Amino acid sequence: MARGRLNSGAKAEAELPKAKINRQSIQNIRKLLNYIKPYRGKFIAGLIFLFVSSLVGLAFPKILGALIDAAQGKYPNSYLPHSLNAIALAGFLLLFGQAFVSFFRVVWFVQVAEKSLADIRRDTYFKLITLPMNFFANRRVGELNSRISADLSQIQDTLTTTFAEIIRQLVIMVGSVILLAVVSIKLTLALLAILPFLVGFAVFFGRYIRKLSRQAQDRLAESNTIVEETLQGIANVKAFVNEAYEATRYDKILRMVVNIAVKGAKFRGIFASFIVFCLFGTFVGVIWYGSVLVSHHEILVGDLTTFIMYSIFVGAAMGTFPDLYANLQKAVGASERVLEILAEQGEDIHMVENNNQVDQKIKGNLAFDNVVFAYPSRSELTVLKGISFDAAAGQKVAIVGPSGSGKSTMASLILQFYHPQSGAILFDGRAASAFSITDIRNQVAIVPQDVMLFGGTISENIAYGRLSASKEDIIQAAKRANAHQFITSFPEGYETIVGERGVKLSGGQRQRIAIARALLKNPSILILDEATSSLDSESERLVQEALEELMKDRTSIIIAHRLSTIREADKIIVLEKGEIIECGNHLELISNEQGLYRYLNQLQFDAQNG
Ligand SMILES: Nc1ncnc2c1ncn2[C@@H]1O[C@H](COP(=O)(O)OP(=O)(O)OP(=O)(O)O)[C@@H](O)[C@H]1O
Repeated sequence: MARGRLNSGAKAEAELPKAKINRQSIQNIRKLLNYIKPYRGKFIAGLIFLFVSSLVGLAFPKILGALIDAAQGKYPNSYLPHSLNAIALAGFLLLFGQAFVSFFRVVWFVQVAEKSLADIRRDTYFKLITLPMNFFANRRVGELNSRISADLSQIQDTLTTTFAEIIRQLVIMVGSVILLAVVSIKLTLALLAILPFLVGFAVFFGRYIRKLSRQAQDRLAESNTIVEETLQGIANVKAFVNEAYEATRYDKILRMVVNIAVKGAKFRGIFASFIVFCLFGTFVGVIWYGSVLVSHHEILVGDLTTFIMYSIFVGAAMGTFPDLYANLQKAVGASERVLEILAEQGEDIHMVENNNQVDQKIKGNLAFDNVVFAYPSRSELTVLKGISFDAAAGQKVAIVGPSGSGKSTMASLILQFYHPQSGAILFDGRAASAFSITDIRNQVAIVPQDVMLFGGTISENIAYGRLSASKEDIIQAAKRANAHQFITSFPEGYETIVGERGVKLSGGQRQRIAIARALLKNPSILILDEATSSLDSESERLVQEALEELMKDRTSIIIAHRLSTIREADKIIVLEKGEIIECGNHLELISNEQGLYRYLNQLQFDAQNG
């Protein structure tokens, strides 16, 4: 178990919250334990070996005691051989046995835990990525990430270490107390009267110190956030000449870290003194009392040695229980959070890799029929207030409107990320609910504003549109998307790594990759979320050309920011505050002198012409 260190400088590990252990939580744990079922043979064998190795461990103090007695020519134990060397040999044999058993128990436990944890991780991840968008709206990526990493690691830790340790310490403690009593009832009672108090106090004190150390770590993590933020936004820091401000902010938090760490150090000092004096003092007392008994010939020296060792075992076992229990509580909390995800209702998605087969074909007719929608996370704000329009197969329909009017929301609804509270979205005249989500998404493609590329090659990124695409298909799509030329200008061509750790592509290049991706997908309905940031005119031309190619022969819904690009659209929908306030083609709309479209057009025209 890694103990938190004060001001360690290491990345602060978030302390997982503990949960109460009650009937409900035990049931929860049992649900997770189902994941062990496939490996139960090894698990049970591991448990038996663990039990055996703990029991064997209990024999050593006895053997040591017997050795010391044998050195003085005394053989009080009839079950042990009456020769010093033979006793030593028995000790070695036991050791060998224990080493053998320990090896298998460790290997088996780790195998079971790793395999079942991988199963849980896999299921949790599958579940996560099939959950509806709304689930993600309410949670931060970091939090979800930590469920897969920290929470599951805690469960893993518990399965591999804590669980085994609890059993081992229990066996050792109960066994030691029994064997102590056999050696000397008096000494045992004396020990049991003092030890629990001392151990309890030490644990309580230890916890307080750990709380301080956690505070220090939290502050340290905060200070790291400052470093991270400022380095990421270094251009902003410099542009606003805020170096001094940031330095002061960092310094302030560092001082706090030091203060807490220093306070913690004092308590650590007291703790160390306490351990030295009281806990070790108890053992000195026990040895003293034991020696008195030896001098009165009440017990043998070997018995005293055995006794001392067992008392150390008992003390150590007592000391580990609170930690083990806390770990168990954390694991319970972690399993609750993981089970929460596993219990969520996922979208009905066909999870078949490489299979984008469409059962129900959509020709491309799209209609919104009086669609009313509010995001579930903000139900008081109606974002779309009765939207109705239709787009015939092959038409270009543009949606324009001020920021926040609901354009992207309409795109999300077409993709079935969310569902309207009332009204319906129709594909080829049939309600979206008549189609499977997979069928709809397989036939709708989106070229988003900000194209996200995955870490991998350009080729793989294009193939994301259709995983089964051949090399030729990919190149063909890239050519049609005006991307082939820039791709082949890289030394590694289509095998160039992009994404976070790869080559950085320009905005226009990324868009053309996204267009190639969409071309490969060959959807009936295309959603274009036009980038707000403008490209330079050459790049703009290449992207525009590629888009024209992409829009050919399919229904296109264009969320337009630059009105110049949608003059040719069959229909332009002007959205304001979630309502359609104008609808028509460019000429019709521009002729409405009081209209928002004409006004927005004028604004952009003025902006362009300075
Ligand atoms: N996931 C979400 N959860 C809650 N509210 C949201 C969510 N996404 C958008 N909204 C809200 O819905 C309204 C419409 O947003 P939407 O993104 O559709 O507007 P937009 O017209 O696309 O704007 P822009 O042109 O700036 O992209 C806004 O008030 C926004 O705050």
